[in-house]
Amino acid sequence: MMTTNNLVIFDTTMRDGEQSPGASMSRDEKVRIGKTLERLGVDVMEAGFAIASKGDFEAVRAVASVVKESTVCSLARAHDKDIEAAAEALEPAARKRIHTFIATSPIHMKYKLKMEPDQVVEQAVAAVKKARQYCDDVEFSAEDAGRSDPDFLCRIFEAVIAAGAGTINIPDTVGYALPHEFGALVGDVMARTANSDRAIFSVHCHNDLGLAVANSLAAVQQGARQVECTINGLGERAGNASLEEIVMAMRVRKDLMALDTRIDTTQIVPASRLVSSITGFAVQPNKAIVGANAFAHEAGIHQDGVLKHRETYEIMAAEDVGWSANRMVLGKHSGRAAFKSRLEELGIEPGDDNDFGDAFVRFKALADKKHDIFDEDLVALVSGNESMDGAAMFTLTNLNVTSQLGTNPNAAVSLDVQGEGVDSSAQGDGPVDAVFKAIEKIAQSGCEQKLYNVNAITSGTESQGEVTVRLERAGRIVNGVGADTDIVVASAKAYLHALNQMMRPQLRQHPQASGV
Ligand SMILES: CC(=O)SCCNC(=O)CCNC(=O)[C@H](O)C(C)(C)COP(=O)(O)OP(=O)(O)OC[C@H]1O[C@@H](n2cnc3c(N)ncnc32)[C@H](O)[C@@H]1OP(=O)(O)O
Ligand SMILES: CC(C)C(=O)C(=O)O
Repeated sequence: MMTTNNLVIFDTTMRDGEQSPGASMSRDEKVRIGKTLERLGVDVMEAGFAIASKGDFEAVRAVASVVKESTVCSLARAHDKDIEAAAEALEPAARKRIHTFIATSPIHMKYKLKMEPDQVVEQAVAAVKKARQYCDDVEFSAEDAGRSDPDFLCRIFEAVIAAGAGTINIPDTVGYALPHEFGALVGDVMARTANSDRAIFSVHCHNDLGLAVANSLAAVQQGARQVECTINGLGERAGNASLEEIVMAMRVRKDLMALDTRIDTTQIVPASRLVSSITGFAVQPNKAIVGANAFAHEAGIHQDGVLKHRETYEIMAAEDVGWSANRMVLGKHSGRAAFKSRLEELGIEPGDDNDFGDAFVRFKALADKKHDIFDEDLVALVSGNESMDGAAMFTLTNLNVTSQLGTNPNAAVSLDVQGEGVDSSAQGDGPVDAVFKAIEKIAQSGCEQKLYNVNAITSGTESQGEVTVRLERAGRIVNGVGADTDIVVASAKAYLHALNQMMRPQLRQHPQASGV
């Protein structure tokens, strides 16, 4: 069997990732992702499925035209027309691979392909031979290998290696396998396939049971030397093995898996953000490596440990994966060590033991009432002026929006500005835009709106809508949140919430305080 000290990272964000409902990517978006993956250092990127549509054909071709360092690949069924389309789309690539596949499990062969196993072997061999006419680098995948007969896998792999496949992929297509079982399958098939040393064995695991990464690593320990994965674990159904988790597991546990990858890990977070913004799939805060909380500590005991010696609670450094720093979040679980450290960072003298102790008691009381403790809250707290917490410069007193088909909506807004009633009105491209413009006529904040997001808190047309507005001014970013059954009112509240925070005394912005 062919074993090396390198693990080939095969990214399929633009193919299997794109099969995630709602994650469709345009040609230009794929070009942006392709360039980012090249910077990240992936060995192979699967840019699409050329036969799927004219748009995907053009996307594969466009990625193949711009990416020079990584191999660009297209998927193709075991059909001549698929392979011809893949070959044509990949024609401009500096390095190219055709990836052809056919299912090998009894259930897929019988019900989906309606083919006998002998026919499947024959068609796989023909496909690999056809692909080799266009390119030297051909990968063969046995779809649903995780539920296939190992003897049949050995037979088909032997045949496609003889036909010229250089990479043999063993997918757990439906995410059914358990790690020890999948590792054993890969080890067994590699050991019993004739001429396995002429191919690199690869795995492609799905996350239906949340085991895609564990299964991939189990296979690597048994000799697999290519892992197929995606940024943020994007992919069909519950997704694929996530690239960032595979790569960082290899790095952090080098003691158990002494393999190298070409990945520049500092590019992981930028790649994650790009994929998230293009697909509109938010990264959950607790997602390993790339979630906003992956390097954040709120618990006092942890914060104390990290302040004394970072490795007490961190197995890797935030900076190594592309964050600017780890993050201490002050909240009700925080202790004196983190509280004192933040005061010192803010240049605030904590005072003698009594003053500091009193401030800490006030901090805990505030944290019980408030989710987010801002630096401004700490200043207010230490100066004894806690009223700053609730002080709002602008309060909504009335809102009237008129909207008629064919005309621009108009918003009339009344605000209480530090005790004085002020009215204004404005037209906008939509009712929310009109409201924001009317508020800005009064506030004149000079803020730039960076995000507008609406979530339904409950289901049904009468549900509460929760709006988030992110504003930026002179590099300072604040988030405002507002909820109401009327989405326009919720938007006004969110905008004013953000504005009121922006108007508070400005202090140092903590790195990544606004999350991903
Ligand atoms: C596990 C995976 O992720 S596999 C990749 C899945 N990705 C996709 O399917 C996305 C792109 N797919 C598509 O755009 C379309 O399905 C196409 C263009 C490939 C095919 O479209 P259609 O010709 O309309 O076929 P349709 O999708 O309805 O059915 C698939 C056909 O391919 C056959 N087929 C499926 N896999 C393979 C294969 N690996 N090799 C050969 N034939 C196959 C099926 O048996 C079925 O054949 P039938 O029409 O004779 O019953
Ligand atoms: C085409 C193959 C590799 C696949 O996507 C799967 O089996 O999940």
